[in-house]
Amino acid sequence: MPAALEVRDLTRRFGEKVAVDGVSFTVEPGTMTGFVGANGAGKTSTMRMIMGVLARHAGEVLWDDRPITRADRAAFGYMPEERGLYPKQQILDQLCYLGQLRGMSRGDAAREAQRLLDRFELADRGKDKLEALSLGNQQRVQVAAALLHGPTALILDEPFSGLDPVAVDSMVDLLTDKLREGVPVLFSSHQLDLVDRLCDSLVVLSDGAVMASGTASDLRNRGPRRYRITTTPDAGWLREEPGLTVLDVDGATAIVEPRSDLTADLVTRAAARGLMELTPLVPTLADIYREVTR
Ligand SMILES: Nc1ncnc2c1ncn2[C@@H]1O[C@H](COP(=O)(O)OP(=O)(O)OP(=O)(O)O)[C@@H](O)[C@H]1O
Repeated sequence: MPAALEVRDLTRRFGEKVAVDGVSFTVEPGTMTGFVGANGAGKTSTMRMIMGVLARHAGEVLWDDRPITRADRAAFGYMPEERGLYPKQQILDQLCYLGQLRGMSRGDAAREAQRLLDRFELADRGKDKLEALSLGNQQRVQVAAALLHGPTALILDEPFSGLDPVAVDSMVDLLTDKLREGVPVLFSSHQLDLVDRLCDSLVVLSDGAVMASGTASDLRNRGPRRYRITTTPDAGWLREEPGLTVLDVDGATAIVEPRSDLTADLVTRAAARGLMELTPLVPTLADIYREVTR
């Protein structure tokens, strides 16, 4: 049965520095949750605590509504920041070994490893040493290692960094299969455009604390309400209007953010000035990220 992964009040200090400061969020079954934040925000430390490779100083990790166990974690797929595979060993050998470590028979591990290599268009590279591959292809093999044993949850630390767009798409296809099975996926990334395209949910971390979290649609609804207004010949008059902030004017078109709702008065005045367009702008997750970490 699909389960949710939850962290509650997770806290970790390094000396005086509170790297993770009471972090709480849930990764629901079958959802792709993006984990974003500036360098040093605490993403890797949080993921390490989820996986039990870094001790926590407070808080808890729950799987399926109960404290997570070693066996639960062993069934997860984890792609650590430092990556797990050996550069000087053959790819298929390593994948088979890892599969067996996680309880697969050698035959099953070999078959699944080959299937994953096929899907990443690395079918004939299994006998190569990992280091013989380009960095992007090494990354694909690292992801294959996390997927091999049919994981119950995926914790992926920057899985898309360094990948070309085709590699991103093939990885997304594989992850989508897992999502359909109900597997919760948490991945960190600095690529906000990708996060925007892929995520059902988002957790924004800044200085160890959660600044915003929720489903992509909730966050978009909570984001600033902005409109694009076009009035000919010039939209500059909007700068004099009370109750709104003009974010940008480019000739006839302005982007505005009303302090509360857009008033009927304003629309009437715009109509009198040759209103051509009035479009609500849906914030991207990247806009929301910038807003909450400002
Ligand atoms: N082993 C450690 N010893 C001391 N400080 C650490 C250690 N690991 C992390 N930190 C500190 O904890 C903070 C959070 O680091 P972390 O790697 O979790 O952030 P991050 O969000 O993953 O960053 P990045 O995007 O750069 O990978 C940083 O200030 C970092 O320097």
